[in-house]
Amino acid sequence: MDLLQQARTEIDAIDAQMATLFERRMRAVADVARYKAQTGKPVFDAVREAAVLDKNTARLQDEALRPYYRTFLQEAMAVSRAYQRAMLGRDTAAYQGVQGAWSHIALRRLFPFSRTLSFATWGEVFDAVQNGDAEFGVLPFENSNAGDVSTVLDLLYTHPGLIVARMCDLPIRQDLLGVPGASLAGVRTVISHPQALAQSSVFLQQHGLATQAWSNTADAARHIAELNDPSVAAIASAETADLYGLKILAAGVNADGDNTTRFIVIERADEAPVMTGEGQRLALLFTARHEPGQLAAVLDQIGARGFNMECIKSRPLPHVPFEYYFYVQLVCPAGSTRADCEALLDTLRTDCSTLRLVGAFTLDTAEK
Ligand SMILES: O=C(O)C(=O)C[C@]1(C(=O)O)C=C[C@@H](O)C=C1
Repeated sequence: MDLLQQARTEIDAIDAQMATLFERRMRAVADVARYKAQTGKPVFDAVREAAVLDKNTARLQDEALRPYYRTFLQEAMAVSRAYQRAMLGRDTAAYQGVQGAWSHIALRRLFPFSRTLSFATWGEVFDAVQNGDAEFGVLPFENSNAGDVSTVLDLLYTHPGLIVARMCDLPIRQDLLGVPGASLAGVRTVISHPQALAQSSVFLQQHGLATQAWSNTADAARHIAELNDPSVAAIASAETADLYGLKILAAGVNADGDNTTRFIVIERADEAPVMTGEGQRLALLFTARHEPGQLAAVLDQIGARGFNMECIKSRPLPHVPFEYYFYVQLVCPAGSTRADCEALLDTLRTDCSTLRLVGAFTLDTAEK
């Protein structure tokens, strides 16, 4: 038996044991879900997860394997949460747009097992989460090229009952899609959302292609599938090609290869976000008095306590002309604990007129 065969035999034996252990773990998880159904406790427990990760990674003798095992455990707990949510009927996730749109793609990667609800506007997604029709809402928050999605930030500000549960970055790759039998050489017209057309302008000019603006990329893909004309193509995601039976005529036609959209997951705030420190981001919304140095005092405190401010956004206060609110996102320093986070918030409360902790979460990537 060569080395590959030998190693695979060993892996097969381990996988067989892990399958048994997986079933055992999930039976215990089902008991937890039943307990949570009776008590109404939330499925996600940040403090317990941090403890599980720390306790178990410390058990590994090979230190180099610890970060990998950490990810492995995180995945195991994500699966456990999805299973519990399905058992409890608390697994509906809402998004704005149509199937195959980027919000839908982000949602499927974040919640591969959930039921989905689509809405025409971002506001309706917020309302669905607020009134309990959906457990989660997945919304675009910022794009690396186009900047903030200010409307979503304002909705966050005006929905104090909701918090950011997760944040994740999704790289955006636009493909040229055609009907079966089409080829790039035969395409004359390309339809898509104006932003996708603009991002792909170099490619479109190189190939001398005419363009037509469409309401969104996924619907452009649906439309060309219906038209079934090999001379008409769409620019949209590869996922949309699968959805409408199209083929990719050219991959990655958007010039800006680093185009990434940051999505937030919102949920109802049954409890305040749970801060655990190191490894987390804190998202704060605040207003400061119109006095010299007031904003600087807030920012000074953040820096002095070792929290790295990775972004600050300022927006007009709804219904108060020429007054502003701020959104800051902080990276908790290495070694920091819940107590450090609480001490920071206590200090900031004295400098801010209003302060709301809108999220304490980890930043994921939604890459496949
Ligand atoms: O211990 C719990 O409360 C669980 O729901 C179990 C579990 C796990 O799989 O270990 C899953 C979700 C929670 O966020 C924490 C831990």
